[in-house]
Amino acid sequence: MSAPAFSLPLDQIAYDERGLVPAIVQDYLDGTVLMMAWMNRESLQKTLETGRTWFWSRSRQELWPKGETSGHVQWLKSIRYDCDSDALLLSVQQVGRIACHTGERSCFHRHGALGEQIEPPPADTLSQLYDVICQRRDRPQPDSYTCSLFAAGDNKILKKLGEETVEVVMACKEDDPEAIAAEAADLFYHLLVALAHHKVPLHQVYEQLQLRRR
Ligand SMILES: N=c1c2ncn([C@@H]3O[C@H](COP(=O)(O)OP(=O)(O)OP(=O)(O)O)[C@@H](O)[C@H]3O)c2ncn1[C@@H]1O[C@H](COP(=O)(O)O)[C@@H](O)[C@H]1O
Repeated sequence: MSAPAFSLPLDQIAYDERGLVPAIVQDYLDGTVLMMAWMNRESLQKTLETGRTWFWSRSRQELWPKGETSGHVQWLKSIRYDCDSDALLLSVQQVGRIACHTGERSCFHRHGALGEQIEPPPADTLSQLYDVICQRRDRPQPDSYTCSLFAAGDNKILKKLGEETVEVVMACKEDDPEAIAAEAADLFYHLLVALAHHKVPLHQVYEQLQLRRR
């Protein structure tokens, strides 16, 4: 893969006294915060030149290309710096979709949440809902409507999907924005249940949409 051209004023970045700047890495499709690591001028330059992420290891005191041993390379989609130039935000395509050395998609996975929070890492609303729906599929619990759908099986799930589609159509025919939004939310939810039931990652749908972007 040839590296796309990226430019960044390397000398305008406010590196700290160690010559480092924190880099937050985000999935380019659903916004999941994958990891945070450190960059210096050289690793930033290599990232810009090669189009894949390079960081500075504070423990080994050396440059490291992400995915060197695991194969989970991060291809750079965009890079920006904040208002005072002392933090970087990288948007990447994560190969293999595992960013954390623990085997999780994100270093900020839910087991790392403070307190009792079980929310998945920040991502867009549909991705968060899809994540919860998959948890219900994999760990059934009483009083969950979602679990009752999975328990009832494909016919029930598809029947609901059809019904919700018709309800969106009817709300559109009535030209009622509030009803359209509410019915669309029901439709999104039931579509995500169908995707989860058929083990289709939402990310795969996002990839299809991305391929079609003009
Ligand atoms: N986003 C939704 C969501 N949207 C719609 N629905 C349910 O979808 C159903 C819509 O179908 P209908 O309007 O036909 O209502 P219904 O008559 O109760 O449905 P049926 O008995 O005919 O199946 C309602 O029961 C809604 O509560 C949802 N149920 C759950 N969620 C989310 O899913 C996650 C898991 O929730 P639990 O299912 O409670 O575990 C949570 O994040 C919830 O917020």
